[in-house]
Amino acid sequence: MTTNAETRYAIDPATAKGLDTQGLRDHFHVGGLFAEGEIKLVYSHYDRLILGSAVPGATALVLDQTPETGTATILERREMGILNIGETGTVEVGGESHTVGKGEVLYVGMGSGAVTFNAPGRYYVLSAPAHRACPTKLVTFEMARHVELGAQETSNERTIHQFVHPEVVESCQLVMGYTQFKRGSIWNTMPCHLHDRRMEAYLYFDIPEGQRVFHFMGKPEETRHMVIANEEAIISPPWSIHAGAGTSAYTFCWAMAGDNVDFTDMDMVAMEDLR
Ligand SMILES: O=C[C@H](O)[C@@H](O)CC(=O)C(=O)O
Ligand SMILES: [Zn+2]
Repeated sequence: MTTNAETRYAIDPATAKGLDTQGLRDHFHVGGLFAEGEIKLVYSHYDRLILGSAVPGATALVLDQTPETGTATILERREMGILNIGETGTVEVGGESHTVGKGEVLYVGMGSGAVTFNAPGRYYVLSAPAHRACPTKLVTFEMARHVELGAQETSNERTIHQFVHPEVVESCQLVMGYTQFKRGSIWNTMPCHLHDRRMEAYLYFDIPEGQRVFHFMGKPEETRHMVIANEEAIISPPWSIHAGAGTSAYTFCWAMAGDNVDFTDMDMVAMEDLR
């Protein structure tokens, strides 16, 4: 079975700063994911991260070959992280069936073969190039690392749940998890940071009906924003800040790929340097 991905090329900050709203969205915003009965993939040239969704309906969905990777199977030289944002479902890979509950992550190692997604899960799929096979492992909420950050006074009180992280599960370059907010807090990743050696992708979900998240990107001295609806994603270039403020609380899945797997390797941006 073959699944085509939409390709997004990597562009530099000098080009990006000249883009209008639609131009920014064409490069960095990903809409139309989570279509029932379909696998939807976007192949980004930033660190060659693939992001997408699989929402099986009456029949299971199989992710096997993607022409964009030029390999016999998508995982031949790649690893994968799968976050279920829907009801508990099973994912079959490498001859084993894994029950993945809402908010749980299945890490799938390089060379695992085809991945079969079963209803009623609603799966967010991430894949990065890998250089060795790490064991496939289900990461439950309890197994993840939970980091408390922010404060009520700055409207950024939140918990960072780290699922694919060196202290939780071994991976080659994928690091991923999601962030949840305390009541009344709406700001993620502010104060903001850069990590030019790693790109990042965000999926915003659990945004209540009629609410939106304003996602901020760009070089610190040249910021832009995009308005994000529920279950839409953002490709964050390595040179860009990545932060957001919601008109309500929300959850977002962050994922990184690049030169290291050190979550804390960030260059903080001083508030007075933002423009
Ligand atoms: O490099 C790390 C990523 O930007 C996110 O993990 C940040 C985040 O989830 C947050 O501050 O809320
Ligand atoms: Zn970051």
